[in-house]
Amino acid sequence: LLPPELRFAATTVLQRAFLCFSSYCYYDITETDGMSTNELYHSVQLYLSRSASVAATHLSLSRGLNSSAFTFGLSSHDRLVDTFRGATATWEHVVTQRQAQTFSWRPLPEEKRSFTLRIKKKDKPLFVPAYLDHIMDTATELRRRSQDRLLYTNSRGSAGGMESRGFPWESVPFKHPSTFETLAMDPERKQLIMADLRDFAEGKAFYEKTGRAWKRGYLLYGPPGTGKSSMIAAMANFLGYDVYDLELTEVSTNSELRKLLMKTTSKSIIVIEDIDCSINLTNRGPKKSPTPLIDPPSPEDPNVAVAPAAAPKTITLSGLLNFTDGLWSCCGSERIFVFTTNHVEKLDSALLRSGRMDMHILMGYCSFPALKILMKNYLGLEDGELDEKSDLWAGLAAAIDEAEITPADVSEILIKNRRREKPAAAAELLEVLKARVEKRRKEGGKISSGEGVEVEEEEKRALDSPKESGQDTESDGGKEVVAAAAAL
Ligand SMILES: Nc1ncnc2c1ncn2[C@@H]1O[C@H](COP(=O)(O)OP(=O)(O)OP(=O)(O)O)[C@@H](O)[C@H]1O
Ligand SMILES: [Mg+2]
Repeated sequence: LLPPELRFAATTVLQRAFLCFSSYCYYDITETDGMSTNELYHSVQLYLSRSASVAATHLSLSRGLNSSAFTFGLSSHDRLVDTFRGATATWEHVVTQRQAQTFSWRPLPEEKRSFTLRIKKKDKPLFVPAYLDHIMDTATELRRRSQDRLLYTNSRGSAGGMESRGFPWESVPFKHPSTFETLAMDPERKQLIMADLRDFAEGKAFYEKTGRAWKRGYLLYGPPGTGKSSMIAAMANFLGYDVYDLELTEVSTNSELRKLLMKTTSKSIIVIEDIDCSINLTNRGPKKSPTPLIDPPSPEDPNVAVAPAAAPKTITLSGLLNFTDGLWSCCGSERIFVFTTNHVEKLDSALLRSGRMDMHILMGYCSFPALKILMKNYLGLEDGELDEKSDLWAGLAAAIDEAEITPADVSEILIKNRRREKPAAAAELLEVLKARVEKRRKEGGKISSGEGVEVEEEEKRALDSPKESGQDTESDGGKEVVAAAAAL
């Protein structure tokens, strides 16, 4: 019955009175903040989409470009209840039609959208800003996880590219299918590595408390074809990190190395494969005598066109050490360094010390538990499917260790036989293993890898020595490795 202007005033007064006496307070988070986009609105949307899929009845669905995940959203006036540190927050999504625009520099959307957060007044100190920070962090994580991950590499002459394009890494989508489930190695060691990775990823507070840079180094060592590269892919898939595959031979100076490091992002794995082949690992004093990474071409050699202005390649061990555990290594955070090598005894102990390579992981020849995983992957052989009391089973268990065969070679045999009946395929594998054992015995202690590379028994034992202690080694300044090298 009231005229419109009085009605408006009366509503406002009533609303204010209601808010004064109410035990709740309300926050509006609008989609746009003046002319600019409100980042918080989108973060809330993403954050709520996590729980919206279970709690709400009316949902809107979307899928972003380059994304492999669907996102759920709340429809208009739908409500959702969330809890934070024991207190309750109620969210409502409010969509209203915008009044017809007369003139605007920038056309606005037809709908005005916002989220309203309702919390108890007494909970205010608990929620603001901790809850909002929590929402922002969770949304960033969800955004990262829903996007496809990337594999980066530094290309030849990246120094030039670095100056001109500003980014020294080239990327492709990272789609390696290796996971910890498919990786053939002893389950206990696998669990140990997974727990270590999980601890690292969840350890922000721990690293801050202890004053350490939030990074961790792993050294994967062992003969070719034992799953070092597969392990890196499994780590990346497990943590959802991007991978930077650093090709050291393409980097010519320490400062270029530093620039590459600066351009990596958080939540990434920086990989240097075959570290012993990439750099002169004995020279730590670059200032006195920088050792060229690659010998300069001889002017007498008629096959080589010598560029007169060719700069000396001066990436040094010292540069690499600083890269992994110097002041620069902590620009950005939550990064994992992984080094691989076939010859751990060649590595400098400074490179192996804790802080640079915190965990040394031996990727060894195929063990029986690893063989079971491979048979499951390639033949679909489930636990208990083959009679564990049969001669075939006992034969495989007995022959696999003595055969000293890499998982890559076992995979190859299984691939060839995968269309046969499972017991027939396993029997064929046993035949190959027996033949291999026989050959090894005849050759008197020489082992040969799948690629025909002969490795002396002594050297092999040195490579395997940490295994004899029964576990992977948390680095103790690389002592066990140095001891192995000394034994050689
Ligand atoms: N432990 C393993 N688990 C599952 N598959 C494996 C394993 N080891 C090797 N393979 C198979 O063998 C192939 C070669 O493995 P990978 O490239 O990981 O070996 P590597 O140790 O990195 O060898 P290199 O030292 O020559 O680089 C892979 O395609 C993978 O399918
Ligand atoms: Mg490899």
